[in-house]
Amino acid sequence: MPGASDNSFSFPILIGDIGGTNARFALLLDAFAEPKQLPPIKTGDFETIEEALQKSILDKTSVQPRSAILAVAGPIKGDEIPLTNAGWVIRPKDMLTSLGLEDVLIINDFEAQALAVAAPAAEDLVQIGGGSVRPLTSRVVLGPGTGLGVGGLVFAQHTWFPVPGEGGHVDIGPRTERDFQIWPFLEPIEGRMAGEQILCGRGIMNLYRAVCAANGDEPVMKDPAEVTTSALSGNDAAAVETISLFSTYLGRVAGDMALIFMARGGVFLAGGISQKILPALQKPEFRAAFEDKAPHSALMKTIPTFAVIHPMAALSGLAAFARTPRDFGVATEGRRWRS
Ligand SMILES: Nc1ncnc2c1ncn2[C@@H]1O[C@H](COP(=O)(O)OP(=O)(O)OP(=O)(O)O)[C@@H](O)[C@H]1O
Repeated sequence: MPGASDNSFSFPILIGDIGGTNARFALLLDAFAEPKQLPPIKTGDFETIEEALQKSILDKTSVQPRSAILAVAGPIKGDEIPLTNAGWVIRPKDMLTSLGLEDVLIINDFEAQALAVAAPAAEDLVQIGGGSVRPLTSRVVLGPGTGLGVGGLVFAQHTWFPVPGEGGHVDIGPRTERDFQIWPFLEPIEGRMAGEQILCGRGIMNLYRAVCAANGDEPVMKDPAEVTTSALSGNDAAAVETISLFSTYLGRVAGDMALIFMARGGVFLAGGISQKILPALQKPEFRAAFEDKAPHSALMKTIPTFAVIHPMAALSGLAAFARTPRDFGVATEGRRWRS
């Protein structure tokens, strides 16, 4: 391909983070310029990604990108990539021709979130509880949004390796007496409770309805924003309990992920919901559940947990990678298409 060696990309580079609900894009003109952020769009407003990119970006700028690096919610296999939780199917070969690109790389959205926490700016984080970052050690990102994304970041050979996975689908079980009252009313997926049945937008509703059912009440709230707003203002007991339990369960799963990766570099909460319920996550439940990992509670107290408050964290991770791909061990096999 003209102008690009195997592990670099020709500028201008279009970077994009395509979630189940929202898609965010930016243009990188060169390795030194700040990314030029474009207004976020709703995936549901466009039939295809080509239409979204053409109408919302390319028609509004004179810059013609030569490369695209996109992070998508879902596994990347083959030349057709259906987006988990959204209606689009990404066909990189079609993107090369219809958008006039030379190079397209597709990675997992939580790989991009992981890239963003290799060197996060202090002002983009809020620490929850104690512990401190041990430099150049593994990190984990968890993001409750449309689904529950999980990504690891491992440091070896002077390189940060993002580790994509489907960690949001681990089993989650009841522990306390109250959990055992609520659990029978939670809607399972094919007979089991996966983390993503609770720790995401629709999971908030699942949990809220189960709390109401356990209390013998009719649920009155219609969407996750209503539940979190009522919980934060403290004016509805079921909503308050829902978000308190949500914080506990998120702490449990975050602690499990920290143990798996030995994440002495920290656990980072990304995703739209973490920012929206930050005051609830700063209450004792999240951190207490995170540390409650006998026989490793002493270890857990040393591991810091953060909410990522950068509004476009995945894009900042993609920008860091696009500028200096050699610092990151991002696998491109089977995920890069060139004209
Ligand atoms: N105030 C709120 N409180 C809780 N949940 C909310 C709130 N507002 C929106 N949501 C839920 O957050 C989810 C969208 O999360 P996010 O903004 O992270 O989107 P996304 O990037 O498309 O998600 P993902 O990357 O997980 O696919 C939706 O399920 C939505 O119902």
